[in-house]
Amino acid sequence: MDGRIRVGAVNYLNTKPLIEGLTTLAPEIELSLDLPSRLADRLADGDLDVGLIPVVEYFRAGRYTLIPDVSIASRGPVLSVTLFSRVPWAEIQSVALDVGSRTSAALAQILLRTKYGTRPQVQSLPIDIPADDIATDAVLLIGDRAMRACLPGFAFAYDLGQEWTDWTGLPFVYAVWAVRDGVDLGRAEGAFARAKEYGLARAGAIAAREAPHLGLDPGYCRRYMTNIIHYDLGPRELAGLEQYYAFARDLGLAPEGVSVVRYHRPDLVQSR
Ligand SMILES: C=C(O[C@@H]1C=C(C(=O)O)C=C[C@H]1O)C(=O)O
Repeated sequence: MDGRIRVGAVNYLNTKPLIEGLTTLAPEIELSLDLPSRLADRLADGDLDVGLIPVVEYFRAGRYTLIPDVSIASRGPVLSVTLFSRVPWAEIQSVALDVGSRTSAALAQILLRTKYGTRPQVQSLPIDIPADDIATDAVLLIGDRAMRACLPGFAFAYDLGQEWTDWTGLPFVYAVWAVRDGVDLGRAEGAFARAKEYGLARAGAIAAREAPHLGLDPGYCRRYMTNIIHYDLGPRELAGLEQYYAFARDLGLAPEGVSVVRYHRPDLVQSR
């Protein structure tokens, strides 16, 4: 490596606090923004050294390590992962899944199959297709597009964060900073956790700046980042991650035998 660290992050509002100060804190970081699913593919291709990737892709790869203490998680409603449906859960026979998603796409299938006992047909919803045009019973949207979506043609709008926590009593983790095998982060190691503190302290300014681009209310954006999304990866989030892995594995959506918590520098992780 030439000293640069190629980092890819999600391009949604929920990620802004994690990247606000990142390249100031670690100038060797070269940051690019992409859809969660594409970040996972780019990390696998060796095009990134670190990616904020969907947790299910971290399970699937089996060889990445985690940056401690940072995630994108919810402890109840998430507001930006919504299954819009024309019919109640148990009657859903076809579903279109946001192509940007991998974690929530698998979560929707876990809820449908394991919690509600259905086996719907699954298809992908491309990013440029308006969700209103889809003929399936249900459609999963994530990120900024989910926050804006109204979809009056769908009678139900299920919040998957809420569904998960009502069901399991645990937080739900959507994404983690995953480090590709063989990458040495050197001095940039601590920047990810420091950037989280830096960004959260500026949530109001981030909301005021980003809200007009999103067509959302600034106060709503602020509370989404400070009260709805949680950015820690503590014992409760890890318990949620373990439970999600078990469900995903049982449905063949993740491989067998994955050890869920593999820290990048276990020697730097205290009290675990
Ligand atoms: C909570 C969210 O988390 C995102 C959901 C992801 C997924 O479903 O694969 C991946 C990354 C997260 O940024 C969201 O974007 O709404």
